[in-house]
Parts: sequence; C-alpha cells; structure tokens
Amino acid sequence: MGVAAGVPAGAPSGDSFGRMLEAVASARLVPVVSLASVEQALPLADALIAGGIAAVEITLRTASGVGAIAALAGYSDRLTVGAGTVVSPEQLDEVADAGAEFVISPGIDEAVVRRSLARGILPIPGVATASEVQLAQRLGLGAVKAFPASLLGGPGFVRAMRGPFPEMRFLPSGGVSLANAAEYLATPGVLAVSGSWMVPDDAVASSDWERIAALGAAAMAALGADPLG
Ligand SMILES: O=C[C@H](O)COP(=O)(O)O
Ligand SMILES: CC(=O)C(=O)O
Repeated sequence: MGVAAGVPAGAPSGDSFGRMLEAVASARLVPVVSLASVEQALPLADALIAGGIAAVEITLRTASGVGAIAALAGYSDRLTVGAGTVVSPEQLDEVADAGAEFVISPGIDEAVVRRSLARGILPIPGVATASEVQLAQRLGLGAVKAFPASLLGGPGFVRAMRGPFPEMRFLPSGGVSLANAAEYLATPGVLAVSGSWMVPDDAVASSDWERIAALGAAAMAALGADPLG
C-alpha cells in the first residue's frame, strides 16, 4: 500500500497497513451490513463464513454498529471486520476501540483519515471525483472506495482514474450486484467490491441466516476463480 507520507509518528508500519489492505483484497467481496441489534452479529458472522465471505463492513448507520464490531472483532480468523459510515474522528476512535481492522467512509475527510492512520487502522475513504483521489494520494493512501460506483460510471470510472493515478486501488460500492461484480473485479485497479445485496435487511430481521449464507455463496461463485490464485 502507498501509506507512507500520511503516516504519523508512532503509527504502525506500512507493512501493517499493507497486510490489512491485502486482507480486503483477498476477500474480494465485502458485504455492507447495518444491524438492528448486537445479538445479530455472531449469527451473521457464521452465515457469512459459511458462504465463503472473508470480510465484512458493519456500518454505524444503526446504534448497534459499534457494539456489533466489538462482538465480531477477533471472533474468527476467517472474517476480517471493518467499520462503515465513519464520518468523524470521534467515531473513528469508537470503532478503533471496538477492534475494527479497516474503516470505510462515504466520503473523504482529512481528519478522519489522519486519525485512522494514527490509530493503526486502514482507512478506505469514499471518492467520487479526481480531486478526492488526489487528496487521498496526498494523504499517502493506496486505496479508496468508489462510491456510488454505478452512478460514477461503473468500471469505466476506475479505468479513467487509473490514468492519472496508476497506483491507486479502488473498492467500488453502490449498485454493485451479482450481475456486474465479476466485471468490476476484472477491471485493473479494483481492490475488491462491496455491496449489500447478499445481506438483505429482511433476511437479517427474520434471522434467515441460511438465506444469507446461500446468497454469500452465490456471490462468491459469481466472482469465479481468484485471478491471482
Ligand atoms: O456503502 C455501501 C453502499 O451502501 C452499498 O450499496 P448497495 O446497497 O447499492 O450495495
Ligand atoms: C457508503 C459508505 O461508504 C459508507 O456508508 O461507509
């Protein structure tokens, strides 16, 4: 990962951020999940793992987000746990204390990125313009989230941004689906894809963990063989 210039004194080494980045890359698909209660966290994790999913983003869009991250952190070495919708340094501290390994935001905020680097958690801020990618690069980041990917032009957005920013890697999210996830992943510069389709709110609400495991397995199957494997 390109984290170097933005790493404050005392932060973990670039190798540590690189390991987190590669955990997300090797997962290839990162479900975005908002949970209504902390009790849903462990059965959700079991369902995701059963479906072959290796990373999850738990958002702070619900009040149980931080508690769910705390419940999941360290639960299984088969599931890397990150936080989503982190929009302030204070929230960054909360998810850092809870044990999140990566932090995703819908947009890029220099204070959030710097706090994340200082806390040793991989920041993957959202970008929708070249100016934002440029800021991410200046902060020393090697990966950003392309959000909302479908409205930005899909894989073409990543291809266009890789011209001026050939080292940057992108996590497309927003409108990614079973039908187009493989095309995104095959695009040079795509780190992994993320989305919510494999964890429908109604399945979580009804504790339909078998359905979530099946949707996860179908999603992973649609992504095909690991091109790096
Ligand atoms: O940040 C992620 C998005 O909310 C996921 O978008 P999606 O629901 O279109 O998959
Ligand atoms: C949309 C997004 O990136 C987030 O909620 O974190």
